Amino acid sequence: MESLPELRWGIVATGMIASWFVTDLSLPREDARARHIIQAVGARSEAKAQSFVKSFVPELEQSGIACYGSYDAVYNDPNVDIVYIATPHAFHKQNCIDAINAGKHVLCEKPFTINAREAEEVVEAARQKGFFVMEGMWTRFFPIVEKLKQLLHKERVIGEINRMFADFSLDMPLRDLPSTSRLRDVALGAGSLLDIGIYSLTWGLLSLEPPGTSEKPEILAIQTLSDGVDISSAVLLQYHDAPGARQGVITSSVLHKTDDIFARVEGSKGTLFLSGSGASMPDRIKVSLKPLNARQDMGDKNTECVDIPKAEMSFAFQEKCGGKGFYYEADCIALDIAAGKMESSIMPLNETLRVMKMLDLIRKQGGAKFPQDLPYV
Ligand SMILES: NC(=O)C1=CN([C@@H]2O[C@H](COP(=O)(O)OP(=O)(O)OC[C@H]3O[C@@H](n4cnc5c(N)ncnc54)[C@H](OP(=O)(O)O)[C@@H]3O)[C@@H](O)[C@H]2O)C=CC1
Ligand SMILES: O=C1OC[C@@H](O)[C@H](O)[C@H]1O
Repeated sequence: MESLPELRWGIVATGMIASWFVTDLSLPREDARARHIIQAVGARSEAKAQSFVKSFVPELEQSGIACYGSYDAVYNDPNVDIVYIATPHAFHKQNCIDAINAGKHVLCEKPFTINAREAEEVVEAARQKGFFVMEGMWTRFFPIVEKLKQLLHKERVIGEINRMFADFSLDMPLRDLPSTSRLRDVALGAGSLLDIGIYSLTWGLLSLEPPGTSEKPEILAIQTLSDGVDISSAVLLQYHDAPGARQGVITSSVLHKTDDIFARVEGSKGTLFLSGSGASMPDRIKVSLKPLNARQDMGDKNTECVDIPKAEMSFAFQEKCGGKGFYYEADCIALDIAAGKMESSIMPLNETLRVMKMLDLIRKQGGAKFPQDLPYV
């Protein structure tokens, strides 16, 4: 029997997402494509690292898992292969560079950095030192994304794509959070766009850009700012050169929760709907086809609806093992590293840079600024 590739993870920071990540990686999975070991956890205090282990991976307490009171100790642990960075966005650049300089591969949470300039620094360090580095845009690794691309771009089930709408909004209780929260403090990267709008944008790119094309969207954006934080962002994407001159309407807000259906893609033959508990965790595709010869402008509702079976998107399995789906990206990374790759083909560094540049442009038009952007250009 072929043995699975193995990765020993060092976890940097013990906030919410780190808890989701280690929980997912520790789940028993019948069809796992890699073996993940949580080797070390680093927090700003050792007590915090220990309490994180106790709460989220208690089964590892007796296994010799290392609990450190600093992030540096994780980077320098010789038993760690890859560092998972789960600090607020503002620290991603330095955490990545420190981990790379200590000789580690890196998975860094989204957004990769605060702006494209910072992202370029990290990419340069990664390429110079020759380590695997990836932005944790985990949603792109859900099997449903492959299914989406197949339906839209290979089978062209809805015909020529004309428009798409995507929203990721969460009703965040900002007033109840301390001003030091990453969701409120601009110096930590607060704002809807980098936190959740990045997913809406991702769905726009995935559904409006057939793989292999090099059409680039024009971007028009507006943002609503409160104390410098973009509480809502709205972005128009226009692909002038694409057949059908595709358009995307990409939104995010911290004021309202998006409905179950977070995206819809409209084409000449019908509409495709994406849904899930949020745009980061898609779990359903539904296609509604226009019947031939129907007069929809006359209220003809006789459309054919196709629910894509969950089994075709590996969700049958996910339903069985539970978890949120971080193992999809983690398995891919383990396979890439075992194959000697320095980048993911699903979330390559050039795509991270392209997205970061788009986010910069959106903020330039919309007005959201971070101290890290200085000097403003
Ligand atoms: N992929 C996904 O679905 C999600 C991704 N994220 C991303 O993960 C990152 C972290 O988000 P989240 O876990 O929600 O954030 P939390 O605020 O819950 O946790 C952040 C952690 O970073 C560490 N930290 C270090 N310095 C600071 C500081 N000055 N202020 C606050 N925390 C600090 C702390 O850990 P310690 O004290 O242990 O050092 C803290 O627990 C963000 O970049 C976010 O975009 C977030 C949620 C979902
Ligand atoms: O990435 C994310 O997705 C889920 C949200 O709860 C979170 O704020 C965000 O960082």
